[in-house]
Amino acid sequence: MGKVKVSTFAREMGTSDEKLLEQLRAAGVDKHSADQFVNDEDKRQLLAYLRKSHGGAEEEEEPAPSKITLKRRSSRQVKQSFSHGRSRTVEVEVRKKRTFVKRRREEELGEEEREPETVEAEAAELEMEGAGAGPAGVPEEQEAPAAPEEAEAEAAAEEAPTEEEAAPAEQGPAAPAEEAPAQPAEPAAEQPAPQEAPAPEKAKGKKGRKEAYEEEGHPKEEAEEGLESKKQRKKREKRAKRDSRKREDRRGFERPEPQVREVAVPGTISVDELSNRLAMKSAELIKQLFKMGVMVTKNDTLDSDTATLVVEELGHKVKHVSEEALEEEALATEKPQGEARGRPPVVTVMGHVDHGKTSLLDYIRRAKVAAGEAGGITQHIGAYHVDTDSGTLVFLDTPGHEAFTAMRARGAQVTDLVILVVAADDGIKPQTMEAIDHAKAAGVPIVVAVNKCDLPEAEPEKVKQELSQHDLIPEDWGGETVYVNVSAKNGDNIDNLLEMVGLQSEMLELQAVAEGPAQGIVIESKLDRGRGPVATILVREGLLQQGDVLLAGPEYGRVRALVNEYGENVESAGPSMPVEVLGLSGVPEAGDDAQVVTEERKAREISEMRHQRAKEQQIAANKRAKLEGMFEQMQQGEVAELPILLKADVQGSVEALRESLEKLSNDEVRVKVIHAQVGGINESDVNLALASDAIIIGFNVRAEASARRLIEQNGIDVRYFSVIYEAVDQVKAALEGLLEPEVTEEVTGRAEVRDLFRVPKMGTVAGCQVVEGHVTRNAKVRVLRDNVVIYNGQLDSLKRFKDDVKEVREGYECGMGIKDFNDLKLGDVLECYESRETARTLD
Ligand SMILES: Nc1nc2c(ncn2[C@@H]2O[C@H](COP(=O)(O)OP(=O)(O)OP(=O)(O)O)[C@@H](O)[C@H]2O)c(=O)[nH]1
Repeated sequence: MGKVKVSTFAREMGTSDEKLLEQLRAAGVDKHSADQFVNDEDKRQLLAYLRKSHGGAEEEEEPAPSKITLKRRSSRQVKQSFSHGRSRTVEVEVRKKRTFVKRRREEELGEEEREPETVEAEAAELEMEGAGAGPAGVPEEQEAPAAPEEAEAEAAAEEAPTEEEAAPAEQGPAAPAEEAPAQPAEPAAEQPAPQEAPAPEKAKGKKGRKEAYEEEGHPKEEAEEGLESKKQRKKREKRAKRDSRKREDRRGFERPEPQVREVAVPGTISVDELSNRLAMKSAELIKQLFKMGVMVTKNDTLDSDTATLVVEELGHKVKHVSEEALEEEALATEKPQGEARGRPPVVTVMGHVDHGKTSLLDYIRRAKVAAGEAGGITQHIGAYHVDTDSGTLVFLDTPGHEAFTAMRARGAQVTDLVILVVAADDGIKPQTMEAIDHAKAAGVPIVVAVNKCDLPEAEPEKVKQELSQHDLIPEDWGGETVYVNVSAKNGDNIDNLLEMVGLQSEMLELQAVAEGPAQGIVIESKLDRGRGPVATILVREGLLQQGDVLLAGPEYGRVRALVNEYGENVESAGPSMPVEVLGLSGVPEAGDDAQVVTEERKAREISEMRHQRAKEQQIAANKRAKLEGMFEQMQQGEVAELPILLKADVQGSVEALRESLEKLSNDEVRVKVIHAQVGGINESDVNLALASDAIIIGFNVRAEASARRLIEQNGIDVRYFSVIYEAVDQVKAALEGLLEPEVTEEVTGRAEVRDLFRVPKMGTVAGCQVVEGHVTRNAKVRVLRDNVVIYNGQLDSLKRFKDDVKEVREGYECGMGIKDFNDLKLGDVLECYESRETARTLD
């Protein structure tokens, strides 16, 4: 279709007019002047000639089978927008061109891949021809003279506005398309697009091309349509593909499968932790909670009910677990493994006050010093072991059943055997009975040491008799209980006692695995000024070694040193051995479990979890106490409560005070001792009092310096006493302040309504006669109609004739108005009364 001048065509091909004319002539196109025009047919002829002259171009004899691809042309329109703001709609006809170019050569290849090669190949042919026939220095830009698509593509790629402007419009093809020579890649008849656009377009850019196209007589729109470059098309197609992929992706994202998680919810959980478990942002969770009316922050703790509600609200499932279970799971792998072997028994000495428990323990200890243990027992670590003829025994150094019970209350039973000390001169006493009950409850066998047998008044047989009434039947009486008559004072028969204990424990067949990560129980702990936190651990199983990571209650740490009861550093401690552990992060409590953990990270995590739990439990307990109080108050009808935090010098005082104070409670006021303990008032006491609105009572104790500051800062009510009844009296006074004052009522007079007046601005005024007592201006008044109270209120006005008066006595007439009440009737009785409040006492 393109008709161009020879000179223009020569320029496009990068050759001289003469050379082109020569080639045209050689190809059989009769052209003699550079001003003559060449049409498509001429071009095709030239190309065929050139191919032939370069050999092997037979298959190119025929122009590209463009017709096949043209069919697709008309179908699509694409709106294209440019970065500079313009947009236009173009038809995707170019696609057909591409298809047709490829057809011939690379049928087995994919269309899109083939096309550039095809074009390049064709372009190369022309170039070769140009180079071969023309001057040696053909410029490089000429390499695509007859490859319009490539030229266009490049032009599009270089479509910078400056370039566009720089490209002179007159460089466009001047010749009409119909007479243009054959284009190897273009179907002359059916290709409206400017595929035959000559080489200069490359530099000219789209604008130039467009003008050129219009010059050729195409309507503007068509020109524009045809201007879409191959590269643009490619880009657009790519973009379309990408967009459709995106759309698919987005579709996938927009409609995710609703994922239902099973969320482990322990007793309490922090908002942050719950959001982690829900795999959502904490802000989102807080928002959800907010919607449910729960105002929390990230670090707040939710109870299990709230957590369950929110998890279910979010469409997930709740799995109630205790954190202990999670911990257990984490520690499940930390069990000592191996063959269980015999282990020494752990013995506790119990008995009534002054029956000789301490003396017995001391004697045994002394006996061991005498036996020549290196250095002797230099320190009290809560337990010690002794070697006897019948094996090693481990004694817990805290006599009495309190420690035993306290340990048991914490779920730690370390005692294997109990020595019950009974003074032969005193027999069974209340604490003897308690000791028996505790030992029985724990299922621990008892060996009875009948003590003080050195005393002349000793009656060991009587002790046997008394004890046998409590199921401790002596062996020589056919029972199973071993009795040994001893004297802790002079050591009589102590060896025999130890031997018996040894034999008895043999029968228990106590066993433990002595290798692997140790497990034990904290039996004592303290914060040592020089050594930091120190805990005595009684190893139950495994081997505790220096350098182990030990988790003890909420504390953990790498074991820096192990010290035995002789003050010696030891490398390790096996089953039933007590040993002091240095290196923990804090002081655990007696009765806490101790456990060697292989990974420090795990120990730290569990430690953090336990600390957090302890904190949460404390907070929850405080809150619960308050809530319960409120609930009870509601139930019991306005019960006032006085929370008290009690600290005293000795346990006896604690108990006595607690009891006396709690006894002050009655139906209306209640003393609630929220915490009672032996010791000075410390910061945590003050914090607890603060949280619970409690007053602090210090009995023979004072507040620590840091606690004093906190007390001052928060204005907490702290009272110090040294006499119990004074404390009780003061609390009683405080409670009396809390008692609702007693309200007594006195009827001062009655008046009968004899007449009624309507007074503007005042409402109804009753003309009355005082029939009983007197009425006063400020009196409270009840309206009685047929002896039924129909209104209870206040007098508004009291007049005699037209004057306001303060009081009207019996027999006199008066005018009475009642505040906010006008519905008076003749015959109503107005009962005036006064009410008095009297402070009440607890007596
Ligand atoms: N004669 C004699 N006196 C003894 C014997 N054992 C202990 N005592 C005395 O009994 C008194 C109380 O002995 P402790 O060992 O303190 O008794 P305890 O059971 O530990 O007492 P608490 O620690 O108060 O529970 C002391 O004065 C001892 O000297 C003994 O075998 N013979």
